[in-house]
Amino acid sequence: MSGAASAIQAGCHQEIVKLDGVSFSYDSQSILQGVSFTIMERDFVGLIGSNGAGKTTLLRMIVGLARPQKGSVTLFGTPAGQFKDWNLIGYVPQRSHFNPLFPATVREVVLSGLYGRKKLFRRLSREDVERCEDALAALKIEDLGNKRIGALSGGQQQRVFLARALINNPKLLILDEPLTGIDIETQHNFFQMIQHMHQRHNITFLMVSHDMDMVRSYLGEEPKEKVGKLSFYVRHSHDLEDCRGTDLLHSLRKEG
Ligand SMILES: Nc1ncnc2c1ncn2[C@@H]1O[C@H](COP(=O)(O)OP(=O)(O)OP(=O)(O)O)[C@@H](O)[C@H]1O
Repeated sequence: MSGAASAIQAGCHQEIVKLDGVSFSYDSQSILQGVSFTIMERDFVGLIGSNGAGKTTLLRMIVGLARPQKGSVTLFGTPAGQFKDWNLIGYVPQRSHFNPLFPATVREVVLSGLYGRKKLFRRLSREDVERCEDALAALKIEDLGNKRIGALSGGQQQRVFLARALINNPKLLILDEPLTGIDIETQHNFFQMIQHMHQRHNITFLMVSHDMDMVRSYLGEEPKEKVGKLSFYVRHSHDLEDCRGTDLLHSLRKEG
């Protein structure tokens, strides 16, 4: 392998998330015990486990909404407690946690993803508005921008939440049961779209799903690791030519 190629390859295989001996309890109820797992750049990780196994809790620890009582979480090489580049991580929580009466338009929901927690109440720049329009176009929902989010179908809402998660051009996308409650055809299209992002746009994925057929069809029959009640299925995208940095929204839009 040439020096340049090996340098690119090394750059493609950074540790994105490292869980080391992570334990978590709610009051006296122990949810996770000693979970260790590493997500490498360009992995697609499917996280499977029965109801109540602690999948959402694990995701919440990775996005900084909960802290482990034991063990450590490292994000892009930085301990989670000191991590500040939250725009590198896009998170789509379970749709069942969304209040359908939430009084916001699609455009407002997508814009609320900008730079996460820091700049929520600042004035929007022209670039912010362009990024929002790019995100809407990439997810093919530009005609829904002024609609109220609660008035959309489940599949359309899921696209809105994905657009919100993509607006900062993240390197890691975390999806909590994105396929639940939407019809089979829309599920299939949504899964195709995220596979495309994984293979063509170098995005690293962590996705919780109960749909074993879809998980196995893309990630293989056997989990790479089992930790307690959690199973981690993994597929890595290898193509070297995919390693160049891309602005996901622009390239998705260009491809149509
Ligand atoms: N805020 C909370 N306070 C107390 N217990 C909680 C809280 N959130 C979750 N739990 C409990 O923690 C356990 C793990 O919940 P979690 O949502 O992480 O599981 P899960 O694997 O994502 O489940 P599901 O597949 O049903 O979404 C469950 O028993 C749940 O009742």
